[in-house]
Amino acid sequence: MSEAFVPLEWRGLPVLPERDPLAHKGDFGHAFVIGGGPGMGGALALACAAAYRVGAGLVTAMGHPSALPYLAAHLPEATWRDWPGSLEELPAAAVLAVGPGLGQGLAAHDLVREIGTRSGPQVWDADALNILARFGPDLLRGDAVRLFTPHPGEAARLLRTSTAAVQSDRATAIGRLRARYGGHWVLKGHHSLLLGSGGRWFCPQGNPGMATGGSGDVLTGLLTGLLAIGLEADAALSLGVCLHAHAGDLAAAQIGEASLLAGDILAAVPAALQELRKNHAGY
Ligand SMILES: NC(=O)C1=CN([C@@H]2O[C@H](COP(=O)(O)OP(=O)(O)OC[C@H]3O[C@@H](n4cnc5c(N)ncnc54)[C@H](OP(=O)(O)O)[C@@H]3O)[C@@H](O)[C@H]2O)[C@@H](O)CC1
Ligand SMILES: Nc1ncnc2c1ncn2[C@@H]1O[C@H](COP(=O)(O)OP(=O)(O)O)[C@@H](O)[C@H]1O
Repeated sequence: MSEAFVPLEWRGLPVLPERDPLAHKGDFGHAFVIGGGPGMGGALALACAAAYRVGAGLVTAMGHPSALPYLAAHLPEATWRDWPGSLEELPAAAVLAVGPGLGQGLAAHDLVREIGTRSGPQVWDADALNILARFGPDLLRGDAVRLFTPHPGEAARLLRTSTAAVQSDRATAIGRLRARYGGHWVLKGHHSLLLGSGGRWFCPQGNPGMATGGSGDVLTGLLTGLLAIGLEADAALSLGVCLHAHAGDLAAAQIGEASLLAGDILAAVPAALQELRKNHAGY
């Protein structure tokens, strides 16, 4: 790609909108996170909690029944729906995330195909990307805002190439992903690359301690929550990726990279948000 990717300035990012004193939870959106197949309820719980942590008014987890204990134990604030089931009852404009721990069974395929026809904002991650890779861009039918969050292995599947080829020229890979599937992209990893409708950026923050199970599920939830509170796609993408990386840096500074868990990144999100707000206020 000829055009350069520019560093995202943490201190220049938008802050979350101020809350009106008369606000109620309906003012902050309703996010639906679809995932949590057998053995992977934790991914769903992490993503739902992250959506709440950036201010979504209500978060509903939709997962395999075996995921329910994870939600009950870790996030009683989330409402719950079992899958399989149709998404027809959801409002057309509902903000959806699909993929964290979804698995790739038949029920997952049906859900992903249905989401491909919907028009509300969507975040695509993990197994939803693997299923998309299998079916190709024809699966994406509805005219929706879509944020895609592949790691290099998922990007390779989407492009039908190898992880090494993606990593050898990440800028070209993310350009090819958008050319093939449309939408807004983050190619995760060291210095994640972002390709939005209004720019090309890389995130200079983050650390290898974040290479730990569930870390990407936290990112998916942050992006979903930011869409739910009404941020437009580029703002949600840039703020979400930098917030995640900065929270990872705060957590690593406290407990070290080797010990870092995805839940530590999640726990550091409020401090990262407070820091961002103080920077804007000029403290
Ligand atoms: N607690 C839970 O419930 C959790 C549930 N989870 C759920 O598990 C499901 C499977 O997801 P997954 O990402 O673990 O498997 P998968 O897509 O095969 O990718 C692995 C391969 O991709 C590559 N690769 C990845 N990153 C790379 C990088 N930075 N840089 C370079 N390469 C990289 C690498 O390929 P290789 O280098 O070996 O060719 C690697 O072997 C999914 O639904 C997810 O949500 C997890 O979120 C964990 C917590
Ligand atoms: N070496 C690294 N430096 C900075 N960030 C990293 C590094 N490795 C992983 N990350 C970040 O951690 C997250 C890992 O996501 P992912 O691979 O999807 O994990 P999981 O599937 O376990 O949730 C991504 O946001 C990625 O950018």
